[in-house]
Amino acid sequence: MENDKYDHEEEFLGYKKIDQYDDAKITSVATHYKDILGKLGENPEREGLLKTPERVAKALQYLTHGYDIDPSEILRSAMFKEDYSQMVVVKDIEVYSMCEHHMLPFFGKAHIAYIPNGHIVGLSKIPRVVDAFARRLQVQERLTNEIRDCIQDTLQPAGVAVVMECRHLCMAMRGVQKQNSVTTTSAFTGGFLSNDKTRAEFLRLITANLH
Ligand SMILES: Nc1nc2c(ncn2[C@@H]2O[C@H](COP(=O)(O)OP(=O)(O)OP(=O)(O)O)[C@@H](O)[C@H]2O)c(=O)[nH]1
Ligand SMILES: [Zn+2]
Repeated sequence: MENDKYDHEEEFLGYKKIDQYDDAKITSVATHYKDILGKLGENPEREGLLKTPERVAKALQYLTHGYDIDPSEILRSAMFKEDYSQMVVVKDIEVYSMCEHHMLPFFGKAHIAYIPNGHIVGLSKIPRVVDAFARRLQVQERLTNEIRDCIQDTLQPAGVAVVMECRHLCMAMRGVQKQNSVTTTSAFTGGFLSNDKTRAEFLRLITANLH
C-alpha cells in the first residue's frame, strides 16, 4: 500500500524514476552512439564497448530527465499557510547540469532564498526545483532565471534570490582550458531587488559559516 502511494505521488509530480527508461528512445540513441564510436576511430564491437552505446543512452536520458518534470507542480504539492515573514535561505545545493553548447557538465552550488508572503514551501522542494531545471541542456544564466521565476510565479513570495557558482568542464578540459575559474550568476525579485539591506543580508548568510 505504501508503494501504491509512492507511485501515485511520483506520477502526480511528473517525476521519472531513474529506472524508468523509454526503451524506444534508448534503442534509437544507442544506435547513433554505436555509429559515433566507429566514427571516432573505435571498434564498437570490442568487449569493453559492447554495452557502451546503451549505457550512454541511459546516462543521457537521466541527465536530461528534467524535461519530464513540471517544476511548479513540485512547489504546489507542498505549500503551507504559515505566518512567517523572515527570509528562508537554502544554501549549498549541489547542481549538476550540462551546457547546451558542448553537452559537457557544469556543476557547483545554488543558494536560494525567499521571503514568505502567507505561504512557506516544503524545504526539499527547492532543491527538487533546481534539479528539474538543471537536468536539461542549459546555460547557467537561464538556469538561474528559471529557478527564480518558478519560485516567484508559483509561491508568490515577497522576494526570491538565487545565486549560482559553477565550474564548466567545457572551459576546463577543452577550449580555453582554465581549471580554476568559477562563474557566478544571480537573479532577484521583490525585496531582494528593491532593498539593499535585504540583499546584503542574503549575501552575508550564504557566505557565513554558521554550522
Ligand atoms: N554564457 C554562457 N556561456 C556558456 C555556458 N556554458 C558554456 N558557455 C560558453 O558557450 C560559448 C560557445 O562559444 P562558441 O564560440 O560557439 O563555441 P567554441 O568554439 O567551442 O568556444 P570555446 O569554448 O571558446 O572554444 C563558449 O564561450 C562557452 O564557454 C553558460 O552556461 N553560459
Ligand atoms: Zn560548453
